[in-house]
Amino acid sequence: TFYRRRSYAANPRRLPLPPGPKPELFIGNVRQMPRKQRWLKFAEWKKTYGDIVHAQAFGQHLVILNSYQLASQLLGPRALYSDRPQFQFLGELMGWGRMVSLIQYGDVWKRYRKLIHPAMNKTAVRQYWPAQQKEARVLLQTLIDRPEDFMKEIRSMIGKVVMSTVYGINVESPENEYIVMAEAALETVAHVSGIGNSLLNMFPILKYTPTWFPWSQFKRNALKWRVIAEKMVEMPFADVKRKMATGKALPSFTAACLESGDAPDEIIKWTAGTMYAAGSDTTVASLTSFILAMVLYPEVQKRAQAEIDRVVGKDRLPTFEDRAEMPYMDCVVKEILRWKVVSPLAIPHRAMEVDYFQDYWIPKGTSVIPNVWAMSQDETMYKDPERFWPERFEGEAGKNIVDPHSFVFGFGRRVCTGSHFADANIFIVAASILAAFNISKPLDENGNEVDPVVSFSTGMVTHADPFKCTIKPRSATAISLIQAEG
Ligand code: HEM
Repeated sequence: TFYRRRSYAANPRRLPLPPGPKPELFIGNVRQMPRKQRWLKFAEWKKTYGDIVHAQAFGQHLVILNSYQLASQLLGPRALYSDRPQFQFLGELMGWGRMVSLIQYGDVWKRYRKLIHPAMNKTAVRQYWPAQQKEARVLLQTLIDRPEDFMKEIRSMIGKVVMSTVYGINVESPENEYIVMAEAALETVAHVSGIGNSLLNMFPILKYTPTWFPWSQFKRNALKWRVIAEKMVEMPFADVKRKMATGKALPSFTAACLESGDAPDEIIKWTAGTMYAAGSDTTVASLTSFILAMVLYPEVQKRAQAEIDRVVGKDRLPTFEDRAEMPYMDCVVKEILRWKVVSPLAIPHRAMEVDYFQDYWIPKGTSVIPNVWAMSQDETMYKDPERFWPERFEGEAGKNIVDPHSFVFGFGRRVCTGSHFADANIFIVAASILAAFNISKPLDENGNEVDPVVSFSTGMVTHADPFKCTIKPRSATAISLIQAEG
């Protein structure tokens, strides 16, 4: 009777769970979920079980949403799915649970979002345009000198943009201590294993394993990495405070929050810290995919350059004001976001209460995972989805095609707060590079073009693995324009 009552309380309407692969005792479906590029397996399950799939990992219910329509219906406007699952390893032990993106739904999260909204909404992000444009042009100079380092230079440029807008810190070199610390912190996240996290979620008591215990390497690592995360958040914040005290602080998100006095330091510090963590790697990944797309699809590159030449001419570089006249570049930006989504499984949401959806039971506490990758490759939405083809968004017909902005940045109340900032960065960098350079396949030792190797990393954010290409100034005029900027 006890169990029947308990299960009745958990599932009063007695409806079934969504369909899914058969779980094994204790571990659930863990062995069926590959460690790498799990989104591919989830998309495969779509073929067998449909758009909504149930799985389990160590007793934790997972619901995978493989279609855009379902994800926007379920995770859309209601607050019910605005929580995050607990990340015992990354969140609790490594301390990342204080980030905006991972913190549980509640008052602290609301205060974070309240700080971010006025600074990052569609109109507010225009204040960052000058910084974004400036750094895009500095990038062009480095591409003249070191085209083969394009990946490193793009990373360094995004680091500078985020540091200057969030903290008012002018970064002179990639060896800058704040950048080094932030990159080191991001690197630690790549070591976090999803399975280890699920195991710790099932046995949170393991968190209290003493560090001298033979099998406690995981805890020693977590605590070491926690120090790096705290430094990433603390150091630039302390820099702003120091400069404000002497009247030397440059305008920035952090300085504005501190001046307004609307929130305690701890809230401001973690909000600002999240911006680097959430905003740099993602934008870098998008821009690297853009370069790859230009190598593989020269016809797109030519059309985009023709549009830029028509609107901008040859005696200046593109600006944000030109964007309204560049419908094709707008389609290119959409296709960059869709073609190789950088956050293929977004960040899971958590059901705060029991729910019923399409006559399926979604137990309280379920982790709901939007398979953004499957949405981006959905043939019912995008014909020939593997092809980089901005034309799909063009003209009247293009208006009926789902704009990738509506899913690559996630859903509902937890939707990405940096989408307008990211979109602006992608536009200005892509347009500036295309205005000044031709991008093509790399050459072998005999001077023949070869196909670049195309493969992508795994993880919360996925990147193109290092590849080679040729990046050459389009003309002597382009070179002088870039140098004149310097
Ligand atoms: C191409 C670039 C980017 C992509 C694809 C991206 C994608 C995402 C996704 C999928 C989520 C999870 C949404 C959900 O839970 O439904 C997210 C959350 C978030 N993003 Fe982004 N993002 C990008 C750039 C940025 C930038 C530039 C910033 C800030 C400067 C930023 C700040 C955040 C924050 C703070 C969250 C957490 C929101 C919350 O949990 O309440 N992101 N992003």
